[in-house]
Amino acid sequence: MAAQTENLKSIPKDEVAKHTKQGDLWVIVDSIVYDLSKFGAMHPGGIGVLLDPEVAGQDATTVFYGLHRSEILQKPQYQRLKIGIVEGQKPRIKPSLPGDISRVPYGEPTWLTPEYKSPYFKESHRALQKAMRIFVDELLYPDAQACEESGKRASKEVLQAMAENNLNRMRLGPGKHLHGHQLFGGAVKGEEFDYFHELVLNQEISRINARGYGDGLNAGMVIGLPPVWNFAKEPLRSKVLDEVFSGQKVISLAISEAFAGSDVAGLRTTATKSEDGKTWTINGTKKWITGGMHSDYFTVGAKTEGGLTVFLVPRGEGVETKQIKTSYSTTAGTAYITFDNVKVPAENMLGPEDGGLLVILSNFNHERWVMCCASARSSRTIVEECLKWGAQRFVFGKPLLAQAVIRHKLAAMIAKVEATQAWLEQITYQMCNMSYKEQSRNLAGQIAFLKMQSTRFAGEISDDAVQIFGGRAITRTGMGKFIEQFQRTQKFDAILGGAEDVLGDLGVRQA
Ligand code: HEM
Repeated sequence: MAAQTENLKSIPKDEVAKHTKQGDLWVIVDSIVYDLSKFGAMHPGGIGVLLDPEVAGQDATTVFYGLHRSEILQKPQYQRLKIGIVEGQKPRIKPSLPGDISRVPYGEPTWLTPEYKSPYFKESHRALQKAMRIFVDELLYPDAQACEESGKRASKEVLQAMAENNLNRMRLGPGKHLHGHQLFGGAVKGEEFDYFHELVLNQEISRINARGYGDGLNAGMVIGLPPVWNFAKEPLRSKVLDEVFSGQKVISLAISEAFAGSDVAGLRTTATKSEDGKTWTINGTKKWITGGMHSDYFTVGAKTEGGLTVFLVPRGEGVETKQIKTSYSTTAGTAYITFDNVKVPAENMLGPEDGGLLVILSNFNHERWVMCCASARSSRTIVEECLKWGAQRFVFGKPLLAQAVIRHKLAAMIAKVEATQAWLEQITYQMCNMSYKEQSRNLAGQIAFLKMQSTRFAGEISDDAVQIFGGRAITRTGMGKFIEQFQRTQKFDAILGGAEDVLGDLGVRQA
């Protein structure tokens, strides 16, 4: 960016002031002179606003930033509009570059803010964070924004890069499956990968600000693969793990039905064993299956004679998926699935016959904790957006932040985001120091409460942000686009992986 301004010629302010008409129109934004003579007619905000005597030929920095996201001026198509720099001036606004840390107060968790210390994060967490941030800024974010809009699945380039960097493996959490593997070009050794590395990964991915895309991006794997990992027999286990980690195949978890959500005992999909015990026949339906449209494998919960059993069902004869249109984008691949006399070999049973409840429940804590990581980070982005908007937007001749009512809202929002992150880090520390069994015994309640609280806070933060952004909070493009996305999609976290009330109740019962 610096190089781009260095090559610009110096133009006296008086010279800029001479170009004020349609077809001959210059404006200044942050010391850069833009020639809008041709662009004016195509300007999404119309030509009229640009011909205003306080804009045409003038320094329009304040009015510009009150109406546009700063990233607009970094778009390649607008670079040709830059014709010079005002004599004796220097741009004051530093565009953010891929990998940059936000300097907006509370825009980053304290451990990433240079002035603060943390007992939890070591060099390898910081190295992974740096690598992930560049990966997200350069590759994931543009793809996410495009697919969230088009409804299409993540690009091949992204899926391949995820596999190459071993991101799919890392998303299952620490364990032997990471040992001996180069993670993100060596940013962290597989053997030292812990839950704080995973927290970094989850929180960096959430910065794409595209909830449907995030869920479509193998979130189904995070919940669908663990039953295979923990309960499948060889050689099926290794085969499926390799296929999914390498990005060749996609898997999702198919439990919920139109008939039953949190009440897994009420499922109606059935599995019947053949007389020789070699084959199972599955019949029934599944609903709200994230990533189901993209999946080659489904981890399916079905009723068997003595209870519930889990099976790995490959896409094939008798399996059909239909897209469900939810409040977020179809890029998530949310599916309604029908199983019509689907035959699977007995080897595809995951865990014991009639022992499926344990198979399903065994991954709930991890799944919920992943969602807490994402919810906390997405809420923080909303706080950052509100702080920036509050400084940029002028009302009644003053920045929005000069209004006590706005500061009051921000105070509550900041406190909620900071409290959630602190609790999340504290629980993550416990996870790092407990076996999986101990985690199930001691942390199920804590994680349930954390998820309940993060999503309630997210709802409150969303409501406040909507009030701060006004009409822009319900507009998909422009200044409020992240707020619009958040207020439309934050409820997914409050429902998926256990509804708020169910989780609160679980925590109290455990206590
Ligand atoms: C310097 C070059 C400029 C570029 C490249 C530019 C580009 C854009 C773009 C892309 C949008 C659509 C934003 C969206 O996605 O909602 C927009 C909207 C708008 N622009 Fe500009 N613009 C420029 C300068 C200005 C200036 C100097 C003004 C001063 C009044 C202005 C006033 C507006 C208005 C009023 C809107 C509509 C905003 C809304 O719907 O909320 N623009 N501009």
